[in-house]
Amino acid sequence: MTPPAFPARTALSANVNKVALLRNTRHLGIPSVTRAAALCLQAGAAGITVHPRPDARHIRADDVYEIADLLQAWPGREFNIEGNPFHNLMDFVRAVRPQQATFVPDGEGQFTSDHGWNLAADAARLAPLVAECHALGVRVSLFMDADPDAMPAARALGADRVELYTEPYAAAWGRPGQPEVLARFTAAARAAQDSGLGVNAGHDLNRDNLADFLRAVPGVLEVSIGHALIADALELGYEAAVKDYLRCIDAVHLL
Ligand SMILES: CC(=O)[C@@H](O)[C@H](O)COP(=O)(O)O
Ligand SMILES: NCC(=O)COP(=O)(O)O
Repeated sequence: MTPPAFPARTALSANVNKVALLRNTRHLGIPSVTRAAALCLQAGAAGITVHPRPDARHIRADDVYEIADLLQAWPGREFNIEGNPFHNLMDFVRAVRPQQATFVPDGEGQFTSDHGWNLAADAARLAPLVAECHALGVRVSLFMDADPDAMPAARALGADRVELYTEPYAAAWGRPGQPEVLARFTAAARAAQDSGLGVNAGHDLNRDNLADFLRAVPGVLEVSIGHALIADALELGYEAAVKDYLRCIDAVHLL
């Protein structure tokens, strides 16, 4: 299995969950989730990520379908739908066939995503769902902790990529333990690539910590960023915020 080519530039996928969270606090339809996605794409985002949780606390089914329609006008940009394939994710995959489905082992009422898959427990149940995504032409990424030893099993069940859960890195950033934590992510990424997996990354990445991560972790194909990016957009606007993140990525790749 030839490992995926290292990217000319890490793709930025803008996660618009938090626009939906604000929209849902009134029955006025504003701020528009689809307009946020369009403005992020216009600013240069390589794609859009949503996580339609079963309780619809933020992204709702209509948002998924509207963003899928929006992306028809943006050839080459990707739709990444995240969720638990044992809950509601597969319904969306079947309905809109996104470029990528990210399998996340969240519970239905979970506060936020806070761990990767336990493949010893779940690989047998995940494999047929990965195969179904492939039959629909959808790439599969597994949300994983930075554990090098887990990467062969991720590949063995058919995943195309892993998304490294980066909150532990974000929590360590700027603190004495940062190098040791980053080393674990570097090892996990290399183990994934050696297994033939592409590497994505996400959760709590921001303008401060992104470049250090990309410098230390080789060949990251995609970062999906939402909470901090939307917080920045509240201050700067979507265009300036997205372009700031693209500058962080380019600062690494254009060295
Ligand atoms: C899987 C992950 O880390 C995030 O993409 C997730 O979408 C965060 O969910 P909330 O936006 O609901 O915190
Ligand atoms: N997969 C990570 C994602 O889409 C957004 O995570 P966050 O930036 O909101 O923490």
